[in-house]
Amino acid sequence: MESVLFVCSGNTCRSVMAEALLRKRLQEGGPAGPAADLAARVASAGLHASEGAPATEPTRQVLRERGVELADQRARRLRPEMVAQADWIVAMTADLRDEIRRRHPEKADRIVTLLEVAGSAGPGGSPDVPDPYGLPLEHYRQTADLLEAALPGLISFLERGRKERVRMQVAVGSDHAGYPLKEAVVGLLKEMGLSYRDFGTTSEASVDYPDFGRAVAEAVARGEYERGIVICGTGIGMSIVANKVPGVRAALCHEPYSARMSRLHNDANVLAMGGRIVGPALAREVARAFLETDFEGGRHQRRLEKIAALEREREGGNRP
Ligand SMILES: O=P(O)(O)OC[C@H]1O[C@@H](O)[C@H](O)[C@@H]1O
Repeated sequence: MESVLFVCSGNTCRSVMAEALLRKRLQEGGPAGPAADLAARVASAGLHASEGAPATEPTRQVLRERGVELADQRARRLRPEMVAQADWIVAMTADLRDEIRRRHPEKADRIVTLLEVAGSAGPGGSPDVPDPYGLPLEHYRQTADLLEAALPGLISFLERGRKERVRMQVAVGSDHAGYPLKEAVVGLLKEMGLSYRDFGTTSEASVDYPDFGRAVAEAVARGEYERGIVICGTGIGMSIVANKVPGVRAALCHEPYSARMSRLHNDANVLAMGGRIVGPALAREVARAFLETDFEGGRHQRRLEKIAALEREREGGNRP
């Protein structure tokens, strides 16, 4: 069962309430079954938390009113290993979600807001759970009400299962040399019933592959698409471009075994192919292997973390 990490700003109000209320609800669901399993996998943190700060008194009081006595709850600042370990990072606001995605582009598709996955909305239709910090107790109660109302939607989102829930969104792009093969790949996506966006090009008139490879890679890195497929003459130029974008792990593959391994071991999120290397039948096999294989995790996760750390160091301007 998938784990969830609630994130707010200080980890003294909203995410603490969300964690406690979700645990309570799951425990009430009974000791056996998936709900009980999930109860052990609910945590919280704050993007700007002051490490070790206790939950605010109104938070404790509002939880007490709902039958939850907080033990020695202490704020934790969101750390990369927490993000790596959680299946879902559930932010309280869209701004928080976007900032966490910016810091962890490798996990962008797993960073969401509570209200978007729960299918509910805040006051006035807002996508955010408002911050009650420093406000009268009544605001804390309203926040807790909003959280409690959103929890059933979150639980069913978590229980629905990844394959069922996500109709994979695929971004595709090519230059002129990859255009005919892109058309074959788009045909496969349609057959597979996957939603996609074609970033172009739209003909065999000569264009520059970096323009199209970059557009696809950046869209994947922003989390707008779960996977990307980029095609030029050899696939080499496209793979070079895509791998320049932090958060993208592009794999140049011309047979299904590599495509499968790129998912199992490398969690590749972009596939590059050469339209002058492979024909449509083989390209479809390669693309299918890439799209149908899940990341294995385990020891490979540790290696991806090292790649992400390298990207962060370079973003910070450090040179070897
Ligand atoms: O069609 P021309 O411009 O000759 O060659 C472009 C291709 O050559 C390589 O750089 C890329 O693979 C690109 O698709």
